[in-house]
Amino acid sequence: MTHEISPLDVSSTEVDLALFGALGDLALRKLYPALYYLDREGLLPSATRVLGLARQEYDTAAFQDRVTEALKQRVKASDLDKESLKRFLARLDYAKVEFATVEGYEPIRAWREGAPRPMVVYLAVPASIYGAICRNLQDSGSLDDKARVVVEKPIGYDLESSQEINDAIGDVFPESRVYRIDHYLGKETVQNLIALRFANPLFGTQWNQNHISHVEITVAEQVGIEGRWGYFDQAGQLRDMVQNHLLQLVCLIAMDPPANLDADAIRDEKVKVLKALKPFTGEALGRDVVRGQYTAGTIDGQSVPGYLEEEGANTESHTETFVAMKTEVANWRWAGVPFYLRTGKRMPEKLSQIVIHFRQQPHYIFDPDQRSLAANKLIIRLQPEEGIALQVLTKDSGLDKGMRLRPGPLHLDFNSAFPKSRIPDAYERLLLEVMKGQQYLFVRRDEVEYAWHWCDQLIAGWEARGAPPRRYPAGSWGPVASIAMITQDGRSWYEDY
Ligand SMILES: NC(=O)C1=CN([C@@H]2O[C@H](COP(=O)(O)OP(=O)(O)OC[C@H]3O[C@@H](n4cnc5c(N)ncnc54)[C@H](OP(=O)(O)O)[C@@H]3O)[C@@H](O)[C@H]2O)C=CC1
Ligand SMILES: O=C1O[C@H](COP(=O)(O)O)[C@@H](O)[C@H](O)[C@H]1O
Repeated sequence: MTHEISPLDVSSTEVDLALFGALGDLALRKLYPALYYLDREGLLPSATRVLGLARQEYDTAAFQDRVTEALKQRVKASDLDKESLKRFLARLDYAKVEFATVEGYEPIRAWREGAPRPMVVYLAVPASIYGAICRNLQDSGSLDDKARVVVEKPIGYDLESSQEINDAIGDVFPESRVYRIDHYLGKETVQNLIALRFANPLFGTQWNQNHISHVEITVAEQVGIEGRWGYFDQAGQLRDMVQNHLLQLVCLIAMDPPANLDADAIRDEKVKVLKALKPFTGEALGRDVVRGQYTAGTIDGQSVPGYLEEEGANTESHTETFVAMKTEVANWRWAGVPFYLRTGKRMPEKLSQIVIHFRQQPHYIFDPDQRSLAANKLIIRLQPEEGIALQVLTKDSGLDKGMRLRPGPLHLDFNSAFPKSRIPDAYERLLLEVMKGQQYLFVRRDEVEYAWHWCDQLIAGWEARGAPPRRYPAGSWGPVASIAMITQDGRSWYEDY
């Protein structure tokens, strides 16, 4: 069956959304603002309702006040108009639910009684309770055979725990109704990567080891762990960011063209990439992977504490807040092309970008001093300003310049190229796709498991070596060793745009 990615088929988005973890960080920071914008832009049919579910004693009015407060912090004041807010709040109900007992689910069953719309169950709670909630939803008679479930990352802590969680979800929901979120897949530029690669013959023909020398992916965050010590210290940056977001980016860059835009056609190709990722063995582990942990430092002129001084911290922790690595997709398209990945918390700026470095011309005829300039780069900026730039070489202008080369960008800045369109947050797009019942932006079970399989061998190697993470001051680009890792190949991390 061919999957059509229709632009905006609003009539098909009518659902009842049951939101577990309705007072949690994710719901307040991301989900209500996203739902509000969808509503404001006319993308929520009038019948769509939202039921917030959490353990705290709230009534609907108090819940609506809490959501309003969250919206005020996250939505631009000029976008938060009275009429849109009123319409949005009217969709919201709240029920206190004891998640662990079947009887606790009666409010959901009652809310759904006779409703013709499909139900979307969003689990904004720890993954350890996904299974219990799914089972209790089923046992309480709250589900029908159209209900969909949305689950957040990370699913589990390793391959084994993720299999247990996926089994428990799969006992209740078939894969075709499971939506595993990786919010990076909802980012505008990430989707543009699919368009760029597969709609432009210019890139399609060059996208392989004959023409590309190496690929860099940087996902740098300015924030620290944001009060999430309990979660983060168990996870670390590899599980929190690499296992999901960075590997999904690797997949989208490295995958072969899918036969069509069908969800499974795309996901089949992504899985092949995950299976082809080279494991780190022997000395490669010490040479090609760098773990770091931030110490106190300064960001934007403000002093910030080190990881071990964060609220709730354990002074012995060896959890990494930074990881850089050189890896390879070992297949015909990519053999011998290093993929340099790095991600860390408390970096000098928030910067997520992919840089594709093309090979130099086979024969060089310009000034030998300028030889290092002589390669094109494609820079795909995910955030903060979404855009794509192609670094090309032209002749420097002026009578005195001879044939001096000048590198310059052919630049597509989405905000100025498409000034009328607001760039939606990733969660807006993802929620809309769930409501439409389209899965192409969600992660299939085997993708999660192959990603864990690859991360598990890396973590096992780290544990066997027992080396603590290298320290780096907050506000720096990570341990010096991560710079040495790439310079030893005669390259450097690209930080311009
Ligand atoms: N926050 C973020 O930016 C991101 C979060 N995620 C994922 O989203 C999910 C939610 O995260 P987040 O909102 O940050 O977490 P929070 O801890 O802020 O909120 C979690 C919610 O789950 C409830 N909860 C926690 N433990 C239990 C339990 N044993 N039984 C019933 N309810 C429970 C909490 O209820 P109560 O208020 O009563 O304690 C709260 O409503 C997690 O899976 C996380 O990994 C993924 C990406 C980013
Ligand atoms: O999933 C997560 O992502 C955020 C970073 O997301 P971004 O959209 O701001 O780049 C990260 O801070 C968090 O630790 C992680 O769980």
